[in-house]
Amino acid sequence: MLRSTSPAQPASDPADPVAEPSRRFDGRLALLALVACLLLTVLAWRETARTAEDDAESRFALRVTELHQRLENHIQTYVQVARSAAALYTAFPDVQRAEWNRFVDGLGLSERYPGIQGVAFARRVDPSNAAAVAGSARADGIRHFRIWPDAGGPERVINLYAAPVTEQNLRALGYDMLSEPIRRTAIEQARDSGEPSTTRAIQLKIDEGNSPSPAFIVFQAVYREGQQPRSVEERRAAFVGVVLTPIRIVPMANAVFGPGVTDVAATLYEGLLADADFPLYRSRAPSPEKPELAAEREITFGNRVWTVRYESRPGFALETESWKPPLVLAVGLTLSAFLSTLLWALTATRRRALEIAGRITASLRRREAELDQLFNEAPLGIALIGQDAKLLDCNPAFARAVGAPRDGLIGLDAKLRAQDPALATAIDAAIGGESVRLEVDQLLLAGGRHSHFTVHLQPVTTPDDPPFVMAFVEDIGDKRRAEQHIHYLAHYDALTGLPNRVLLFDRIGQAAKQARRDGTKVAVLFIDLDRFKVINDSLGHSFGDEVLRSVARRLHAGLRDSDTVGRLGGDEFLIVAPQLHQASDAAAVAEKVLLQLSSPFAVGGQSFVVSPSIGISLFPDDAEDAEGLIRCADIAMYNAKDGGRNAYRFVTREMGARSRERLDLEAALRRALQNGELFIVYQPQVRISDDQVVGVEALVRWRHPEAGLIMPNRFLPIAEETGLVQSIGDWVLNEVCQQIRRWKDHIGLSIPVAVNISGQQFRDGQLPAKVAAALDGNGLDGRELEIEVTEGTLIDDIPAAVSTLRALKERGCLIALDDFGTGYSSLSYLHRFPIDKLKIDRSFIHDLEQAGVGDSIPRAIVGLGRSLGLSVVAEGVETEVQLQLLRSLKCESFQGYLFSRPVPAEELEPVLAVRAARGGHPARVPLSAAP
Ligand SMILES: Nc1nc2c(ncn2[C@@H]2O[C@@H]3COP(=O)(O)O[C@H]4[C@@H](O)[C@H](n5cnc6c(=O)[nH]c(N)nc65)O[C@@H]4COP(=O)(O)O[C@H]3[C@H]2O)c(=O)[nH]1
Repeated sequence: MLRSTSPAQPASDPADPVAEPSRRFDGRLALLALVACLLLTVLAWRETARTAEDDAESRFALRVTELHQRLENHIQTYVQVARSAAALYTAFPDVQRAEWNRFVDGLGLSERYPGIQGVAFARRVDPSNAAAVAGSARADGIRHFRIWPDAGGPERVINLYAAPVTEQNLRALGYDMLSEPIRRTAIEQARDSGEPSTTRAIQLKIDEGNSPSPAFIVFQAVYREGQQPRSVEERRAAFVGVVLTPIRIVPMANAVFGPGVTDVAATLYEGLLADADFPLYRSRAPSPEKPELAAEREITFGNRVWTVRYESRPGFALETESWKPPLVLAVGLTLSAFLSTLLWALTATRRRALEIAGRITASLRRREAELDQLFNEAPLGIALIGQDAKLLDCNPAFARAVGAPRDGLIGLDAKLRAQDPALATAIDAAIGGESVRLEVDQLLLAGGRHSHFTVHLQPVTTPDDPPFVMAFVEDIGDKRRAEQHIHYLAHYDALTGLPNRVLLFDRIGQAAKQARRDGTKVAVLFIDLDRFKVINDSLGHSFGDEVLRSVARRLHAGLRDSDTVGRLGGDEFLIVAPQLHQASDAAAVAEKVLLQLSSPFAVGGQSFVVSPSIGISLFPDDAEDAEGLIRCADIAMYNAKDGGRNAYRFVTREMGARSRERLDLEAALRRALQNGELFIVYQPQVRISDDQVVGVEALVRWRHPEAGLIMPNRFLPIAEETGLVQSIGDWVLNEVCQQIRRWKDHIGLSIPVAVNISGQQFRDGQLPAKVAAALDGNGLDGRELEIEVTEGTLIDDIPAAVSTLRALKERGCLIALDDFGTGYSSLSYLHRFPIDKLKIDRSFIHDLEQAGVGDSIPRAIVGLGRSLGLSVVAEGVETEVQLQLLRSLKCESFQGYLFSRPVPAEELEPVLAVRAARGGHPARVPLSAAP
């Protein structure tokens, strides 16, 4: 429901700078989130990297421990072989070579102990016993057995048994182990300790001559049967020999670090790493790259220390979780970007939502305020009527229309106050949910002013408020009046209030219909006021208007109620007289009109007579429709005018023919200019005192190809009606100026030539320019041209006329006032016009000889001209009597058949030539020569 609201807050502009900080805040928040996420990512990445590193190290240590343990076990197993063999010999001191061989073969050395070249027994031999030992060996099948080297110490330890029986092992038989210091040291350690003893890395005797391969020999002392010596002395005393196992390091180590171990490389050094010059063994070729992980372990067996260096291989890293840190970093970065973008999008979306909500709210407020403003300022009366028909609210326009204060209206029962029962019914219908529109001639509530109103009742239902009815009240009184006025203007003449052409047509149509039904006649009377143009032109339009109103009143007063008087325009009136029985009834109406208008009119303090020319046509005799009837009456009217005015005529067939002829003339005139059918004749003006030619008047003529010569009085009115008079006038002006030029050139003409200027030509504002152009175009002075205008032309718009005449005068032209005395011009205006000459109309000259009329007007005009310093020319002088009278009146000059008819230029030229040459009397031009 409409109600007052506070002014609307302006909506926040999307480009409002206030919104900018919040947009920046969104960006900063997202950036903060991004930085935090990146920090977390870096932390997680570093933690994962550290864990992965720890994990790799643990795994490496474990792996190293495992491999090292395996190596230790492996070596112990190898050492154990020497122990087992020693145990065999201890258990069976008489063991034979063959049994030794079988025992060793049973160990399966090549499969189970790769690197052990054999298991041998070297026996302690006194030098004295050496030959027997050798002989026994040879007897045992070793045919080439010999003890070597030859030089030996007091005690020898001779290699007696060596299995498996291979060529290499056989070659080592007979070798005195003590002959070589490294072996001897190891043997002595084994003897003294009772524990396995090993040599340092050496090259085996059996390998001598072959490619070097590092090896070592494990010795296990064997003591005399059944003895368990406890001290070194006892051991030395009980010592019978040693079991030795030569072991090649590479195969042995390969069994542990062979191709199956790909993740870790192992390098064996003898002794401590710091002391080692070169490695005994490498499981992998050395790599130029630094290993990621490395560890060193020592291994002790016999009396030896070896160091093993373990290094992680590139493959090791793959097995660790080293992929985790980059993954964590990648995921972290992605999540950071995603989360910060998401946060930015969410905050931006939220901000935008808030902005939109703000805008919508502002827009709603604005709309509410606009509605409120509309309600209060609307020119349309708006009221809200509740379900109980009481007025809930109304706007000032409604209160104005009702004519009561707004506060006093609210709460009133609209139905009770409605004056029109239809309005009360409409309110009921609207309360019932119906949309109602009605027009009333009073207002909704009592107390209002009377006018035409439209009331539109529109039921309204809203979700929030109870239903109500909106009443829109519009005062259409003005509109109605305007419509009536438009209707009036469309059908009535604004000046006289009489029916116009449209309504007249309608009335004629209705009358004709009626006449057809009852067999009666309808008369149409076309009335034209004689000489009204003169009245209008000379006394002014407002005067003319008043005359027309007076005529209208008289026409209306004199007719029956059933008759219709209308105005067609200008001074043309029409009377429609229905239900006539014969033509004489129409004649009676015409007579009545003549009578009505016969008494003088008094307008503006002046009294004068207006005579009508009336044309009559009858339905159904002359035409069947309004247009035809009016046309016929018009023709008849022209006939009445031609017949002497102040008369009426019934239309006849002959009249129709003449009318058609006039139409033909109009069409022919349009072509006349192009076809060169117009031409000009010139009539001289003569000074009365000495018969001197003092001027020439140019007069237009039309030679029709069929009709022959047509005079201007016949075709100029048609030219004026059709507007052709403008182009005819232009043509005449130029033609005359050209002729003046020719006369000047031929005969030295020095008198002015007068040109008639029509009213239309004078008023169109172009005349001074056209005259100037024609003069300039022919190299003429202004004074060589005289402009002839009628009184009526000037009186129409005096200030404009004065200005045009002044412009012509400035160019040097002479001005003559034509037909002077025929109009009703106020002589008081005359002095305002810059004119040079007055021309007395020929009707006054004609009247000079008429009995009873006299010379009063020519005399007055001559007197007026003299007092104003103007020359006076009398027109239409045909007789010597007229000339004498004019002379006696001291009229200056004359123009007329008496001296010369208007003649072609070439005919006039000799007359003018004489005048120019002699300055004396020209010869009179014969009357017969004039057209
Ligand atoms: N009965 C009689 N008549 C005489 C005598 N002497 C001259 N007239 C005629 O009197 C008229 C004088 O011209 P207006 O008064 O200017 O009256 C002129 C003038 O108003 C108009 N007119 C003629 N030529 C032109 C023209 O080129 N332009 C315009 N706008 N009007 C013209 O037509 C009117 C009639 O011209 P016109 O027929 O040529 O008639 C001429 C002329 O032939 C005479 O002794 N007895």
